[in-house]
Amino acid sequence: MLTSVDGIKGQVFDYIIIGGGTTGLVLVTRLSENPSTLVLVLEAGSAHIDDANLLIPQQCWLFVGKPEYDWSFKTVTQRKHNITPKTEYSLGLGGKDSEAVPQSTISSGISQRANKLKASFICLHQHLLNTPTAWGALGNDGWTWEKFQAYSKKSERFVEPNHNTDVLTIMNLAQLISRPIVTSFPPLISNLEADFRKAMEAHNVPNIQDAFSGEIRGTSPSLSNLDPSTHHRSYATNMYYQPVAGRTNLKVIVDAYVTEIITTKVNGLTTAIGVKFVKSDNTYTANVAGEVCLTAGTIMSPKILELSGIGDPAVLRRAGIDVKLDLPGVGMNVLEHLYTGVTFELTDHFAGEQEVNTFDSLATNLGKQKESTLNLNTVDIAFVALADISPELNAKVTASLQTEEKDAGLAAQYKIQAEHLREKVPSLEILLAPGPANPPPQGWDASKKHVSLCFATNCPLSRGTIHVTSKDSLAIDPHVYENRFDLDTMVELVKYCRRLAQTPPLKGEGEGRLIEIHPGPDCQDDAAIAEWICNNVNTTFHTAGSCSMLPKELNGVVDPQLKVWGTHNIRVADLSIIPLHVGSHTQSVAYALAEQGLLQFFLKLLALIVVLAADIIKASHEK
Ligand SMILES: Cc1cc2nc3c(=O)[nH]c(=O)nc-3n(C[C@H](O)[C@H](O)[C@H](O)COP(=O)(O)OP(=O)(O)OC[C@H]3O[C@@H](n4cnc5c(N)ncnc54)[C@H](O)[C@@H]3O)c2cc1C
Repeated sequence: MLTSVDGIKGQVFDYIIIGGGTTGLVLVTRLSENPSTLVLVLEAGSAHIDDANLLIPQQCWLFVGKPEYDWSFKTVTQRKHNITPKTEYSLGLGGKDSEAVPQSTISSGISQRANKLKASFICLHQHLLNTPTAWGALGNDGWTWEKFQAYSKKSERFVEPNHNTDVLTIMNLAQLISRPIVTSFPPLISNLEADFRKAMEAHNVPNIQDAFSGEIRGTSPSLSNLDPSTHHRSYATNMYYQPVAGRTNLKVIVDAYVTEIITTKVNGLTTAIGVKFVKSDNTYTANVAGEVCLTAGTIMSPKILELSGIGDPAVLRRAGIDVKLDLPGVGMNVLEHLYTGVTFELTDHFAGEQEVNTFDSLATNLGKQKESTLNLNTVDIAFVALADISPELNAKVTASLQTEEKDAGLAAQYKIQAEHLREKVPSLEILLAPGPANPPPQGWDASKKHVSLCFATNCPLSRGTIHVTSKDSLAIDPHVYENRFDLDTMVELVKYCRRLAQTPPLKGEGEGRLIEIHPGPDCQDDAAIAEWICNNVNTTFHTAGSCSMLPKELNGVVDPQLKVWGTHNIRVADLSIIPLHVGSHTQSVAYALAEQGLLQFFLKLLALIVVLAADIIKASHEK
């Protein structure tokens, strides 16, 4: 239940969860199932329960950048690696200073600042079987595809739509039953889905029969976390938290900004005894006897660890923070899916008998749309391998990954990435978006219709960093295109999408129905395409990796039980623990992750509380 600071006075919690977003709310819902377990959630944003701005997809764009919903993080200005050395460029959105909110603080939870943005993108995705298995191979015992798939089924429930069933393939979805998050297909689709699928087939990219088998190379309709009966978004707040909000052992304080985990040493291990947070300009402490778990997202979880003195000593000292635990992996290995797209004006507004639906009308009329228009969403998505779009580049990249890498952690990851490239494991994503990928260069003419072939690089070679630079400031540096092959891959994707647009039946009749407006016909050689990409690439908000689950000697932050190395009772259970990026979107990964993380809690809790309580008492007597 929502409570005030007074409501937790004198209490000592079994669990304190920092961040009530996607993973946080799953965790607390499950942890508080036992009425004798006292759980506290501290969430920086406001509650926004039943807020239509969050529930209605696309409407949320009205609230981007508003502090009550959005953290509005900025990256540091990115260097134009390997293009024009030493120049700097902005990341995305047409040349603003430093762009790209890399992410996930915009989330789901009771949370606030983040939520609404995610309300706009409601794609849930099938998972790629190689990824959890690769996490296991990096030294994380117990992480396998089979286990991960089982946990993912614990979170999602498919509701068959009563529309568009001629276009949509209802695959093996019956397996998704009676779980919290409702998944379905959006009520409004572009009606170009079948043409896109056939064009991909013409390029030897198959249609997928069962996208939930883990084999995702090919095109298939992706689910949305959308309830077809209400047209509302189905997410952690309304599907996990709200049904259990009345539990008296579950306390939630919103507008509570966590600044530090308070620790002491017990038997040489860093041990959390409380959490410091700020609410209405006052600072408070919540006490814990069991565990503190960070689910503050990929950007804020490393920040909170560093503010608590856990991280690379050099980073901490520079920021004026006392070192409590030397853990250099904190804030390293930051992974991101980057996207952009080739935008076309659609000259024929019909696909057969059906009108093509696009987002164009939303550009000038947002907020006055019918609910169905606000539910328009991309459906068909193709996941392909680099070898599918450029065998030559695939060979070059694979060879480069076999050369010696100084950093042992990265070397281990590159070894797996090279295997995936050789085995044609999908690392790229292509979709037909019913609208411009970026604002149209000549301004928006809403009487016209646009579609884009958007693409994303899902398994980047570059690695970013997120570190505090003082007690109040954070440097988010995704190191975009630091590895030149990430940019070369995007150049090949532009060329591939152009070929796709000329492929029947997507091309249309005669001269074709797709006139390229962005980057446009003048942008032809590789250097020009690369330049254009650098100015138009965007975050997908799928940032991960900043507290990677890896062995400590490989620069890891958490062990396979999600416990921070060198600590007694501090865990991280959000997307930041992903050590090698997933080939699909991240939201359903976050749900499965939280469900799986939970198992680790239950296994350890009893033993932990007993040991911890004894050790804390002992330590206090020794002082
Ligand atoms: C705009 C946008 C669109 C997206 N679209 C999609 C999509 O279509 N499909 C998809 O699969 N994924 C999508 N994602 C990604 C997906 O939402 C994230 O991967 C997922 O929510 C990550 O979950 P998390 O629990 O790690 O973090 P979050 O859900 O971000 O939760 C972190 C929570 O911690 C809180 N917090 C942070 N710092 C503090 C602090 N100091 N004190 C207290 N609380 C704190 C935040 O306010 C937030 O509520 C999108 C993300 C964004 C931002």
